[in-house]
Amino acid sequence: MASIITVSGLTKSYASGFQALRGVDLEIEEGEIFALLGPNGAGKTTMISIICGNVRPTGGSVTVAGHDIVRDYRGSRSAIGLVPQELHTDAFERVIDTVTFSRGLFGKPRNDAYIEKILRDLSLWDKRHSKILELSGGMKRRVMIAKALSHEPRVLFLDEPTAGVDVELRRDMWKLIGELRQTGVTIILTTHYIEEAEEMADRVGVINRGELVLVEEKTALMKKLGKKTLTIVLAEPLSAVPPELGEWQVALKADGHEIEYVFDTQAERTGVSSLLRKLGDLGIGYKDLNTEQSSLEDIFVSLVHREKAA
Ligand SMILES: Nc1ncnc2c1ncn2[C@@H]1O[C@H](COP(=O)(O)OP(=O)(O)OP(=O)(O)O)[C@@H](O)[C@H]1O
Repeated sequence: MASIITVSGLTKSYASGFQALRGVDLEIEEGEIFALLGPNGAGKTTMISIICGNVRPTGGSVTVAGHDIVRDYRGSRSAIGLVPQELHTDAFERVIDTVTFSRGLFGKPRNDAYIEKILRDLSLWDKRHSKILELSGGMKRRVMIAKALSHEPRVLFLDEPTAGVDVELRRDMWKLIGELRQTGVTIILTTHYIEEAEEMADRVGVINRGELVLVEEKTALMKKLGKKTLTIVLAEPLSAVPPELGEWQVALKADGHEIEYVFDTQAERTGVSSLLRKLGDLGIGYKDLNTEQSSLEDIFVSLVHREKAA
């Protein structure tokens, strides 16, 4: 697939001398959902702000839809819709007016049919004449997305799209973002909720202390770095782990009814078959076996930890 954003050797030092980005290279493919993860202060907002032209880079280059963000700011900016974390819009304005006005800011000719389409897509059409202050928090977020889409951008940035919203609304947003992707728009989101990246992203980038420490397809990442947990449901409960199972470091769970064994899926020998053989030798019967893949969250935590240790 073709790249829509190319980031090369991007660096940023703030006036304080703090180096927020240390040579980031990244290609974003057209049509994908890319999740940028990182602990607080990692440089996510700095990177997005540079790509959107709100912060000047110190070094390196970025192009958006073929436009250099510094030399051709207008060209690159018009390809981008940005949904900031804070909801700032005039509370007394009506939904349809604020969205129509946003389009005008980009110098795009009026297009009522298009505005109607995005308002309908975002389930805002019935609320088009409501004042922003009359809307629920979830609806306000939708208005911010409608504003960001008003000038028909090819890339949509969502900065922490579900920060501080309840679980139901978060699921709604995920569904909505999934639907937006069907329209062909490329989506880049930053998030603290790893579950969000796990649920939606095609690819994941992890940024830590100004460096992009990993970019990978989500499914490949989970396979590659993931651990699996094998749960063995015992025929009879055990009161303690038999010493003969010491080398597998298993844990007893569910009041002694289950043995849990964590293994590395990439290891040459996972230890699963030898463990099962050993159970047979010891006369420990089992009724069921199941395995569970570790979550992206486990992977992320161990990755950032490893970086810290290094
Ligand atoms: N204007 C500024 N002047 C000096 N330092 C800054 C400035 N803006 C950001 N920083 C620093 O740069 C680092 C990266 O900040 P940034 O906001 O990009 O992180 P982030 O990954 O978005 O974090 P968060 O998840 O907390 O939003 C932080 O250490 C921050 O304190």
